[in-house]
Amino acid sequence: MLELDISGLEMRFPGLDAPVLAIDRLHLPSGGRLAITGASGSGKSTLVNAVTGLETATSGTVSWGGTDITRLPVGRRDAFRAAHIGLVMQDFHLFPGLSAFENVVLPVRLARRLTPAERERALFLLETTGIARPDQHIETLSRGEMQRVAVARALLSKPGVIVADEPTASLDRKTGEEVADLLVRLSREEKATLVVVTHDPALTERLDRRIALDGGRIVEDSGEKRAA
Ligand SMILES: Nc1ncnc2c1ncn2[C@@H]1O[C@H](COP(=O)(O)OP(=O)(O)OP(=O)(O)O)[C@@H](O)[C@H]1O
Repeated sequence: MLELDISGLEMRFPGLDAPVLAIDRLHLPSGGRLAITGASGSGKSTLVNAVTGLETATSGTVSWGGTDITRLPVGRRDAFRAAHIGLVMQDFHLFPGLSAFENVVLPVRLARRLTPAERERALFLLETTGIARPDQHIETLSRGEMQRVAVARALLSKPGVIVADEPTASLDRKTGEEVADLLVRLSREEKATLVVVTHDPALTERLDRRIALDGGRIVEDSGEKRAA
């Protein structure tokens, strides 16, 4: 589990006078579960890109467990993300032509040989996420099952943080609720801090805290509530 500390964060883009994101301070304790909400264009994806290090902050600090990722050169930031942050995206980012198991282990396989322990963990995670047939081709799975595979993949390297960007947006209500339950259950069981961008009230209400962005600033903050 890693705690998040953001301080004086600004993200600016060329040609725009105002910063797209301006966050004076945000602290999320390790194991916290945060929902980021806000209208389209309010800066949610930009915040996700900043906390995952996918984009470089213009100024300020984004610290995970004491490591300020804005200070890391791009290669080390990418390595930090691979080791510590599990990403789940709205449209899954799975690879057709591969099985569920092959999709879960693909990020590791692209870097190096899979260890026997990782193979075991991939199978365990697929079982935990309710995928009965690890060898089933990904394109034949339902959308809910695909998102479960993406959750299993995000957890393979035992990340201290799970960051999910609209993970239920392309799912029907029932399937979305199942994926929401899965994310909350697994973040607890795997002892990961959870950060989720979502418009989905069913997902927001399962998390400990909600912030709302407007014009790149935090305009609402529910504060911490005790984890259920
Ligand atoms: N690379 C960029 N260059 C210029 N402007 C950008 C860039 N990326 C984002 N923006 C602008 O920053 C603002 C915030 O965008 P962002 O994608 O973070 O919003 P969002 O809240 O995630 O929206 P949505 O819910 O529609 O995905 C928008 O006005 C967008 O046009």
